[in-house]
Amino acid sequence: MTHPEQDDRLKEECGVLGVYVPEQEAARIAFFGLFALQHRGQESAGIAVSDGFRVRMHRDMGLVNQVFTPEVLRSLPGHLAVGHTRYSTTGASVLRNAQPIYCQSLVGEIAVAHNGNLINARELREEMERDGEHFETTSDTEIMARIMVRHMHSGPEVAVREVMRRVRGAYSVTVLTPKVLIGFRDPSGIRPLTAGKLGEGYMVASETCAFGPVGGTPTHELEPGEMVIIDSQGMRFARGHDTEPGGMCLFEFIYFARPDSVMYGTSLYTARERMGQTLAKEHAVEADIVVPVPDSGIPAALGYSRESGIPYREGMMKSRYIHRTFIQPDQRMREMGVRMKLTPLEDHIRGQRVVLVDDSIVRGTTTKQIVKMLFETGAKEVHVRITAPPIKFPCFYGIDMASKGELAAAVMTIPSLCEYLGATTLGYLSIEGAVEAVGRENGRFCLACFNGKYPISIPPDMSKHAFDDPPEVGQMAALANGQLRLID
Ligand SMILES: O=P(O)(O)OC[C@H]1O[C@H](OP(=O)(O)OP(=O)(O)O)[C@H](O)[C@@H]1O
Ligand SMILES: NC(=O)CC[C@H](N)C(=O)O
Ligand code: SF4
Ligand SMILES: [Mg+2]
Repeated sequence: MTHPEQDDRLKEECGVLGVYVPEQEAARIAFFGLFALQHRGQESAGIAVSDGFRVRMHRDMGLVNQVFTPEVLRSLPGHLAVGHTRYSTTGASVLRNAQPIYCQSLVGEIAVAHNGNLINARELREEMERDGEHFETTSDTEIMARIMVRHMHSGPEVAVREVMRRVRGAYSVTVLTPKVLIGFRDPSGIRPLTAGKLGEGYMVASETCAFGPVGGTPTHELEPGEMVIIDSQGMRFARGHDTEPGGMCLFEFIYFARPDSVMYGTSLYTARERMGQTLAKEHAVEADIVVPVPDSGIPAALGYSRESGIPYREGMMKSRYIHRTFIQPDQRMREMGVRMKLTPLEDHIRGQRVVLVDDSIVRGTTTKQIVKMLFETGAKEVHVRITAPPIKFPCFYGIDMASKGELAAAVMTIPSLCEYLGATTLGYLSIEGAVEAVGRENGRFCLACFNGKYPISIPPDMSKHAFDDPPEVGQMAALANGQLRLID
């Protein structure tokens, strides 16, 4: 089996949602909402529901449409639901760690869906185990679930405040109790979360793109440290914790989130077009066509073309049906992987000086193969232009880069990386250019993987498999004293 650690691609994070729809079947609505969040995690999916009295749940490994059938949805009655799509960052990718995480105690039951990653999971869990708490998973999310369930008898506000007081890290969370739906965002506001209306009811989701398909309307992007409580009284917002340094993950704007989502009041499609425009200003070049790496490079390539006046042309077709999970990790298959996914359009490429626009270079494997493919197809020149500034540091806040010991831009200078890619020239958008394109003048962003300034400090022994025994790991990277080092 392919262990996710061995796959070198930049990984998504997780998608969370919650719906509260009096008189309606919440599971069915959550199911369609989760389709819109599938890009945020493809390892497992789950929905927990309540009919006002009892919490029921179904989750399994796989994509949303593999996990849920009409029969399964019928077995989940109730008007409240939370849902999750997972890409693991703490705890192996196995069924018991799939989300929502369910916890029961003498005072009640809850189901928790989490996007993000906790920094102090190890110390908290050790402390809680010393206090007699028993954990059933190896995921960091269960820590939040257990803190919450212990305090729910004092009301949801108190329970959320207690979580925010104790955990450190990135978390956008939706929680279901038999009668209440809760959403909250960490005090740094690293991961997105938006609340809104859904008919006579309400909805909370990682991204605004989940609202449209189920007829919802996003109305409020949660502030860092803010919570939303939804019950029979309606929807109310409350502060859970003072705002702390940090801000929204810049990578959400560049790549992770769907382009039809809105964050910080900005359409991500428009932000990505603007990134392409700025990239054209920062790294102009004489060329014949601007070609996107589909699909993620398309808006930026359009922006680059508009700004430079160089015509936009599709240069390769992407197979819609080859899912990345099927791509094997050994080098030969990885190289095949790009060919299996992308086929060049020879008529468009042959004899052309190409500006190739993509969102990011992680290890560089993908870009290297695309450049090679374009030259083999007859391109005269290939000028690579990338909208993510060079990624030099791993992410510990919910994006799986921590396992990469080979961030191309961390181990090579730009000229040597250009040579490694086999490109004619290579240009990256600057951090300032990317932030400016989002258009939030005094914007709060996490920029740690670009500049190494971690808004929430990272302990040296951070490990995805802190609680997996035996650890199901290969080589992992950690940041210790500002230095990237490998741990087994
Ligand atoms: O580690 P590297 O080899 O440098 O990979 C970087 C590429 O990986 C991602 O695309 P991916 O093919 O994973 O999926 P996408 O279709 O969502 O863009 C990203 O958009 C870059 O194109
Ligand atoms: N990518 C994420 O947001 C992961 C959430 C959580 N840390 C988990 O591993 O399940
Ligand atoms: S380190 Fe990078 S990927 Fe991780 S949250 Fe910060 S900006 Fe996003
Ligand atoms: Mg891509």
